[in-house]
Amino acid sequence: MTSTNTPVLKIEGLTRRFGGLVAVNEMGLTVHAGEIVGLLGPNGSGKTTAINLISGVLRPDAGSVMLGDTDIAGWPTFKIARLGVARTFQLVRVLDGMTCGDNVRAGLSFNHREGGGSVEDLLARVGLAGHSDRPASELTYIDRKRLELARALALRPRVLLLDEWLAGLNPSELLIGIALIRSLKDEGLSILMVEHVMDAIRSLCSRCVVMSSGRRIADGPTDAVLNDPAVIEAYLGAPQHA
Ligand SMILES: Nc1ncnc2c1ncn2[C@@H]1O[C@H](COP(=O)(O)OP(=O)(O)OP(=O)(O)O)[C@@H](O)[C@H]1O
Repeated sequence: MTSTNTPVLKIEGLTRRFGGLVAVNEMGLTVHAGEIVGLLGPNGSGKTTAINLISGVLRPDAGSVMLGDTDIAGWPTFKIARLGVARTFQLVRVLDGMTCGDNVRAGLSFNHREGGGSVEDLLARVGLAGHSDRPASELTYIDRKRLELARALALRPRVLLLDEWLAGLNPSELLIGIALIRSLKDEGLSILMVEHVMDAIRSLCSRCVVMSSGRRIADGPTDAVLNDPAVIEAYLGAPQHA
């Protein structure tokens, strides 16, 4: 499916301070229906804080977060999830004491929208078909990531927020992970992904937004953004992930 010009998510003037530090500073970005937007920037530039503000984990000090026609800025997490904003976490979060199926059921319990799909369908969609009764604690790292993704998909998201979902995967797993994310886009999902893996960004993201010190310093087609001197300088001037 191709992207349209309909904004699914539109952020304007988003600001969050921690004491004297402005972690997110009048940030703006738009995700259109059916596109993958990359949210890039050096370590500490405010990407995860931005995701936390969109998903309700943190309350903004200022700004709007429009999901369709609704400003969800400052809403509690569960309400935002019910409206169809799903996310994964930088440090993968699954419920280890439960089976894979129950992890997905936990996601489905938040789905107040029509047609989230069955537990088996959701597990199959991420490559975990037949694992419903398996304890989550037995899963490998990539399978834990898949399970977290299945739980997010159970919300039948209008927008999916991925916070470094590909981090920590080995080269062959990375190819699988990229193909999985591409399959979600092909289903028409709208995705905002924080990512440092450049191959993934190049192959998945039609557009990228770059943050530096809380501010947006670039926003445009991926190739143009990655060749922008201000972006190159922001990356070279700061320590990077391995
Ligand atoms: N709860 C908090 N309290 C105080 N400062 C915070 C808090 N969360 C984030 N920060 C600070 O806000 C800034 C932005 O952090 P954030 O985690 O959003 O960056 P990031 O771009 O996601 O970095 P990384 O790529 O390393 O994950 C950093 O200086 C960080 O130390």
